[in-house]
Amino acid sequence: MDQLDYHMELSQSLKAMVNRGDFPHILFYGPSGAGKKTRVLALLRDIYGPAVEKVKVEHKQFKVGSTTVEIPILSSAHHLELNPGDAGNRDRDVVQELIKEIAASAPLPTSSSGDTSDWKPFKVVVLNEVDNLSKEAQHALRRTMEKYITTCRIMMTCNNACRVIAPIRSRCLCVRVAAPSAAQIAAVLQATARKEAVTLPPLLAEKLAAQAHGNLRKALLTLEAARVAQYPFDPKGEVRQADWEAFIDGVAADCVREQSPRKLGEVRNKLYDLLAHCIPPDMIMERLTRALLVKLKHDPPLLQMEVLHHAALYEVRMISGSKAIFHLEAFIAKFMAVYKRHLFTSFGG
Ligand SMILES: Nc1ncnc2c1ncn2[C@@H]1O[C@H](COP(=O)(O)OP(=O)(O)OP(=O)(O)O)[C@@H](O)[C@H]1O
Repeated sequence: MDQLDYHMELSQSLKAMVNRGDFPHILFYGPSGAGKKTRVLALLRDIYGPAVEKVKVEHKQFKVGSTTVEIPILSSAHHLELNPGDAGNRDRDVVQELIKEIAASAPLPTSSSGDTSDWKPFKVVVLNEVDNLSKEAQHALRRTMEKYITTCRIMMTCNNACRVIAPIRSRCLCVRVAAPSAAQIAAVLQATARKEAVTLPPLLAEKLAAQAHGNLRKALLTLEAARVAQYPFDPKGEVRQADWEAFIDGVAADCVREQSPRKLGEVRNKLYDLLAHCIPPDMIMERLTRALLVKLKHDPPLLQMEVLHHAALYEVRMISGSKAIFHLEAFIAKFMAVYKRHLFTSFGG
């Protein structure tokens, strides 16, 4: 925990808590790439020592009724990490079975010599992206959490705490990991570059940090890609956009250029393309909205507000629905209708 570069106060409070010997279930929430999982791992290292780093990945099978669900699990002698959302609509059964299983087996002494002075009477289950769990799975998790509190602690991570049911939130210590500021990201980039013996011009570090919008992972990956594309870096170097971002900007340009059923069909194929390349729908929606607003920057603010309103509406529907493509396409259709109406009223038929 001491080596984490930012949010030092948060690190110190978490460290003080685990040093007292026991801690409650914890829910880490905050935007993508803010450092939630890194904090969970650092915390585990502080609790159990280096043994938590000896991990193995296994594909565990769960028998649910007549079907078998298989999900990847990362485990050490003291903890277990998984993304229960991987189980799809069987997430409820997987959550219950798994925690029951881990709670039933006795925790190991933390030192390899068998010394039990720092022995912890519980194991830790790390559940990632709990906000993607169905409501039934979340209720099952809540019941299981209460039942096995003596033998297991649960650390959860999620992007959006509002999508986690209140009974879970009230049974956990909720820890907000805020997105690092641009200056903090630039400092981490410089520290990483030093460790990799790469000279990073300060201006480029600032540009990468500003473009990452608080996502440290994005900033680190863009730096890595820039290092491969061109090194030594140009001190005033432009930061190359990721391909998927440039692609979405193209989609936004299409929507502003022509509003017709034919264009909508073309855009739909492009959206399918993005989803097929594993770009998460919420990232598509966010980038698309940003790109559309850039295109509308010289248009009346009321039009921009209307577009933003519809983006928020279709995003909520996308989160609560199951087929993202329907809602992305509906947003595009709505945008085309709103923009076409604006063109008619401004310039006539
Ligand atoms: N304090 C830190 N100092 C340096 N690098 C860090 C720090 N915290 C996180 N990172 C790096 O930032 C990246 C993102 O961190 P992490 O995976 O923990 O984010 P996250 O919030 O769990 O993201 P997501 O919600 O998308 O899974 C990782 O590459 C990690 O190594």
